[in-house]
Amino acid sequence: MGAERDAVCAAAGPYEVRALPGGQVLHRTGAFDVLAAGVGPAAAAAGAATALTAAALADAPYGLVVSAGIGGGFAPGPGSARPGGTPAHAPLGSVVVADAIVAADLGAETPDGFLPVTDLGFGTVAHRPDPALVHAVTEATGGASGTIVTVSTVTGSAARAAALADRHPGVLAEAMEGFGVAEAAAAHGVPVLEIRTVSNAVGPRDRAAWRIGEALAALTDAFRALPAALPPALRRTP
Ligand SMILES: O=C(O)c1cccc(C(=O)CC[C@H]2O[C@@H](n3cnc4c(=O)[nH]cnc43)[C@H](O)[C@@H]2O)c1
Repeated sequence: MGAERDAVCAAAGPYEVRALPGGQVLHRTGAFDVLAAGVGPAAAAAGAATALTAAALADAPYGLVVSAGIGGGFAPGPGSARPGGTPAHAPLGSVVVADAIVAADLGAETPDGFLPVTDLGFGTVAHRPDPALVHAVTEATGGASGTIVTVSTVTGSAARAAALADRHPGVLAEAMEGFGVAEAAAAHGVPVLEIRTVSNAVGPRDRAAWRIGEALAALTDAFRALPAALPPALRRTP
């Protein structure tokens, strides 16, 4: 988490540190603010909601929330075809911009398989960022756009990776915070994006193959490119 915060801050110029209730720290930067909110959807939602509320109460509401960090990339395989037929693939070091931010394990296990809470008649399992914003940021960062699933348990088997790819056609990446951040942003009526740079392949654990340094460097590059991709109303002049 600290490494991801530093990778994003490296693109933002000088910043000062502000403590928020709950021990979170908000780095107020030139181009954007950076919040290191913790691991998992609950910590991410709590941190993002706190920062959004603090800003709104200070009459300085945010115009955009971006959930970002490293993540797992899906490899092409059976069931991973994107709508339109292109195989879904997010190689190590690549950038993924979410066109859908999906809670992949929010639901119920039944004898017939997993059911999302929406099939049970309540809740939300997906947020869809503004397509024009997704397109602009994908182009500017040289990334790919697709579904990013949010999980509470990192996928560690080929079977689970295949099940996720089957259930979410067009999935490109997996991480643990996006849906929590998107829920907080939605509660505040603020647009949301999720940007992940790929540090590992989703599937069986293979620590020797992780490329965390490469993914962190790609995260810095993505945030250097981000401000110019935003419409003027969403850009902050330092
Ligand atoms: O111990 C493992 O096998 C393992 C494999 C991948 C990631 C982890 C983490 O604990 C990372 C948590 C952190 O990083 C993001 N992240 C990075 N890769 C993935 C992934 O493949 N699946 C889900 N999350 C990932 C995540 O957003 C967390 O912030 C451990």
